[in-house]
Amino acid sequence: MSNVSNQIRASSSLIKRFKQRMTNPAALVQSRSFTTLEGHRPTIVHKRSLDILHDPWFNKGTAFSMTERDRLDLRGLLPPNVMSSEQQIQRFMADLKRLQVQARDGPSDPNALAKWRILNRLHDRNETMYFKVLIANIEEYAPIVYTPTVGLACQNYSGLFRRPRGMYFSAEDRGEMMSMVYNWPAEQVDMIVVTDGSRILGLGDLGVQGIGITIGKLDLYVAAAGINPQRVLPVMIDVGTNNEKLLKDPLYLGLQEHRLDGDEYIAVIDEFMEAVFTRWPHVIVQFEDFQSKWAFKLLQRYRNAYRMFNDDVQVYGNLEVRNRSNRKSKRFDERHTCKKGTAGVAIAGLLGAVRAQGRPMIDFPKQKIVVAGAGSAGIGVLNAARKTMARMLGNNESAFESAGRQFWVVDAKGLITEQRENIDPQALPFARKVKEASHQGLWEGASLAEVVREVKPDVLLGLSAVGGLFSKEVLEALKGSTSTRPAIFAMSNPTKNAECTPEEAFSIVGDNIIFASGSPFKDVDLGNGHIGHCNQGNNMYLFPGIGLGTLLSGSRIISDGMLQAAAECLAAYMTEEEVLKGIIYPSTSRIRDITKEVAAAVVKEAIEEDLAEGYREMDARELRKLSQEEIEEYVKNNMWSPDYPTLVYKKD
Ligand SMILES: NC(=O)c1ccc[n+]([C@@H]2O[C@H](COP(=O)([O-])OP(=O)(O)OC[C@H]3O[C@@H](n4cnc5c(N)ncnc54)[C@H](O)[C@@H]3O)[C@@H](O)[C@H]2O)c1
Ligand SMILES: O=C(O)C[C@H](O)C(=O)O
Ligand SMILES: [Mg+2]
Repeated sequence: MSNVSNQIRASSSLIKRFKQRMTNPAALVQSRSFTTLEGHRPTIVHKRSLDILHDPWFNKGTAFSMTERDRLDLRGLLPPNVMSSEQQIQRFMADLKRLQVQARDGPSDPNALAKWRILNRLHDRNETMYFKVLIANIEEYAPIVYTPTVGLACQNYSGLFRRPRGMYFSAEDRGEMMSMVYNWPAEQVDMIVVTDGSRILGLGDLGVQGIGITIGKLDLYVAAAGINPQRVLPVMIDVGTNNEKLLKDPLYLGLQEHRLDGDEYIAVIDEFMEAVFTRWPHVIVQFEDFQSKWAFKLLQRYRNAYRMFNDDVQVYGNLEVRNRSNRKSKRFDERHTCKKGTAGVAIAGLLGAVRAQGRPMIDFPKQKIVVAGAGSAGIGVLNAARKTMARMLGNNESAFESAGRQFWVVDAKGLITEQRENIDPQALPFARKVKEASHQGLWEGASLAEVVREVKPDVLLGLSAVGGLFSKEVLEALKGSTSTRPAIFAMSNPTKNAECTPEEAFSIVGDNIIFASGSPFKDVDLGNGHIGHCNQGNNMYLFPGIGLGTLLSGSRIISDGMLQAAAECLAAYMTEEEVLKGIIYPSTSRIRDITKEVAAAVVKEAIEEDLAEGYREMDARELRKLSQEEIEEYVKNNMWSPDYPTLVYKKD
């Protein structure tokens, strides 16, 4: 991809075209004399890369041809599908006209997408101001730049796309990624969020349009964790899409071919990982919204070699929980009398629900839990919850065995039992024994309502991506719960995929429940001055702190212990008083504070595990000397704040 050779190639094709015209008089007549030729004369630019895309005089957006992209160091800075200018106009006009329709099927706020656009434009003009607005109004605007509106933005991305943000690596860039990565203008990148667009929130395969979620996640990295916005990089790996609608859409911005699979797919992801870690050896890569088919495999492939983690599988649910018998989080133990660790946002919430019943957390293994959804998130939660229970019961094989009996898993085909044909190996450990099930009046494929009616669970947890799955019938059945305070977790995103709304839950099951959802809902007025609290159980409470803590510790990898320390910190964050009121997660307005604490917990754990190699002037030895308070201070001092710096001009 040498610039010089590209320039030579480009000018030789121009000369060729000129010669053709001179030797072909017909072409000369057709070409409206020399004006067309004039049109072929190149415009000299003294800019390259993003500077061109940000210059309205020269920018052609998605219409830059592939050769031009190479010549001007633009490769990877635009979605891969090259558009004609007619297509660009068509896309713009379609978007303009779609505005009202989009608003109708969007989240509850009819102006959400309009707000997204206004904020997006500010983001493009002035990042400092953008983040100042976001941080000061995080409760109001997190639902716009992040879940749920970001889902709607992804669905409409082809229309909303204006100025590119982040990098695009496509299946057609194989063999080029190592050089493409140098097209990114920042010398240092701390945080990458990458997706292949295969499972965006609960919206399915959105192909290249999934880039929106990586931008939304990084907005929280900056706003909540104070990662410097100049050092974040959203990445889309476009390996095609299996979304038939997008494959046929002439205005789609991504590769219009079916997804790569097998070794070919892995080769693309491998090449991407090698490229980014070659240019930025200390970068942290968060994998986001990969379909479960690949999420687990890629995690296993990279986690011991690179600083990476998977937000949906690990942060939300599944952790290989280590034995913490001689290294317990003091704060966690002091507050909760629980001598064992926890894992993930879901587990923090599940333990909160036990506390909210006025019971000690050690009673967690007695909870009967019905989980709807056995995908990457559902299986992640099940594994983590089972291990947490097993450790509370003595951490031996029989404890693990009996913990397994506390779960009933229902997927698209109903209750999973050992009778299930072609059972997913990840779900197999949670399949109910047929005999046991029939004693309970249940069978393979029993419906969710039937399962809830027979099991009378303490907790009903949804990670199905099916909006309204907790129907009136299911919620009525939950009224028979044997718990003093049943808990409903409607965790699927975005809003319209929530398994039920808090209004439905409180009005059908009763005032005395615990309610949490993945996307934000308003609290419910129960009358008589009582509030039905709606908790937002979302991985946003952990991933920013995990990233910041990893960065500041300089840990080589992201260990289970570091993830677990983060989760413990979240579980310990809520006071007894809050929990008894039914508040099991902090409000978004406290996200910068909880993130700081989570990051400090991660740094501390990395030091204890001897993984910390230090960050800038704070080397490993210095880090080891820090007290708990000093670690917190160190984290706080390294969080970027949106203040204008004084600028001084200096020639290169
Ligand atoms: N709150 C959070 O922080 C958080 C974190 C991760 C994922 N999620 C959400 O979880 C949802 C699922 O994500 P995933 O990666 O596991 O998806 P997935 O596609 O891998 O899994 C979906 C599962 O739901 C099951 N299902 C489908 N229809 C069903 C039905 N009618 N009844 C019961 N089960 C049904 C499927 O069989 C599958 O097992 C998404 O909406 C995502 O946004 C939320
Ligand atoms: O993105 C979110 O809001 C949470 C989670 O990562 C999801 O995939 O739903
Ligand atoms: Mg996700």
